[in-house]
Amino acid sequence: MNIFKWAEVCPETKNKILKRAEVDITEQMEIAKDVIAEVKEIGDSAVFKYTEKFDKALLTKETLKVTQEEIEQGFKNVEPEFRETLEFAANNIRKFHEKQMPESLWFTETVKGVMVGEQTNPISDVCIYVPRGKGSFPSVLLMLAIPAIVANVPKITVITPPNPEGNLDDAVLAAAKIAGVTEIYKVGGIQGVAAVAYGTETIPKCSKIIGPGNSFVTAAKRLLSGIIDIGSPAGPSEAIILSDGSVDPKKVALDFMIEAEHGPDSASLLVTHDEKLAEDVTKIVITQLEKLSPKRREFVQRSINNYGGIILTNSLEESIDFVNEYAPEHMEVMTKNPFDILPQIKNAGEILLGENAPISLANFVLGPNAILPTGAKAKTYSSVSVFDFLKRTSVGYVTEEGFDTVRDKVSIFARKEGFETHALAVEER
Ligand SMILES: NC(=O)c1ccc[n+]([C@@H]2O[C@H](COP(=O)([O-])OP(=O)(O)OC[C@H]3O[C@@H](n4cnc5c(N)ncnc54)[C@H](O)[C@@H]3O)[C@@H](O)[C@H]2O)c1
Ligand SMILES: N[C@H](CO)Cc1c[nH]c[nH+]1
Ligand SMILES: [Zn+2]
Repeated sequence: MNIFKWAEVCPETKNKILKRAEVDITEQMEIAKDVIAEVKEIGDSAVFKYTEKFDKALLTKETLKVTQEEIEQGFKNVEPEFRETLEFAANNIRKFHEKQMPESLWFTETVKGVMVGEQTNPISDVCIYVPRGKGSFPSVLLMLAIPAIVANVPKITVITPPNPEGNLDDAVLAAAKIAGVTEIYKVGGIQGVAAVAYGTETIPKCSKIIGPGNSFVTAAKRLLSGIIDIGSPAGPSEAIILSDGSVDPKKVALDFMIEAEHGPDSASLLVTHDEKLAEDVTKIVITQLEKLSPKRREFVQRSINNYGGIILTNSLEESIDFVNEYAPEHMEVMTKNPFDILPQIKNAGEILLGENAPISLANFVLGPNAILPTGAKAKTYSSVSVFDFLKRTSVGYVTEEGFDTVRDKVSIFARKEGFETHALAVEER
């Protein structure tokens, strides 16, 4: 276990921990450039070529789009218990996002006779990216499709990678049926992002793509950001558990390991000033690793070695400072009085309070969105929400009386800025 006494850590190590896996994707950008150029040029043929190369799946124009029968079959193939769990999660996610919806129109009177406000409309068409590879992500489909539906997006397209047999994940198809999305294409990675950015013979061009992905997906999004809105910066999952040593170390250790199992590029940190807790958690993690499959054990170990570990500070205040500097995607506050800590956390995608809210709850069923900004982007970005699927337009209405009140002010302003026709429009009216 990496244990870093934060006050004594060298600048290079500090930088590596704070930057995590998103530090350098130059290699992926190089690969992405060529794939994108080919998808732009030859459309579906390039999609098939690169899906064969990267996903080992052979697709054709007939099989690229998921049929209604495939969705129904996927739904039937999952156990009834899982269908019920999807329904349970979907209901909570829907409730949370319905509460989040703003008014479609509001007005306020700034000066007598001057009415200003905003009208909110859904984005006309959005592509949802559901990753597949290091995990199966029906939860991601729910987390993206439900707010899009609540926001009334008229056209929702889903892309997600196929397996080598050319099939989608039954669990994702079942989630699609429960969420109510039907337009799904079997493509992911760079070729998927490029396909919806430019449109191909089969795949529609979309205005926006939203959803988490690996470094290839991130590279493609960055390169295509001038062509398509690339949405929230959701990269490799990451988490901080903040503890003062007042909570059972077993619970701390269990939760510390959660997000590390996403992959070697994920980051999981325990931040504490309690040395005894650091020692206890280290021992428990070693025992817990034995319970994992070889794949997940390797991911947890590599993730902790690469970008994770325990940050040992000198005080709770210093721990909080670290959290705000790191700006984690997920975080748990496992302290004696978590509600006292809440207002002090300024930068985090999600804050879970107390010892009964492990990150897994929020990943799947709690209701808030689990697609969150990674790589310190929580300093300026928020979690995915209905606002990712909406846009606001300012509206103004002025009565004659209102116009008389503002006329001179506008004239003065326009003349000061040197805009003559702006001034004449109010002076000669
Ligand atoms: N931030 C969030 O909210 C959130 C939520 C869920 C998952 N995640 C993250 O999303 C990521 C999902 O990654 P994933 O790999 O499982 O699925 P993915 O769909 O992002 O990537 C799989 C695709 O990558 C492409 N690919 C793989 N190797 C390639 C190569 N060598 N060259 C070119 N393309 C290649 C393939 O086309 C493949 O279909 C993880 O890092 C996970 O931590 C983040
Ligand atoms: N932790 C992910 C977001 O970073 C969400 C997720 C889905 N499945 C498992 N985890
Ligand atoms: Zn997770």
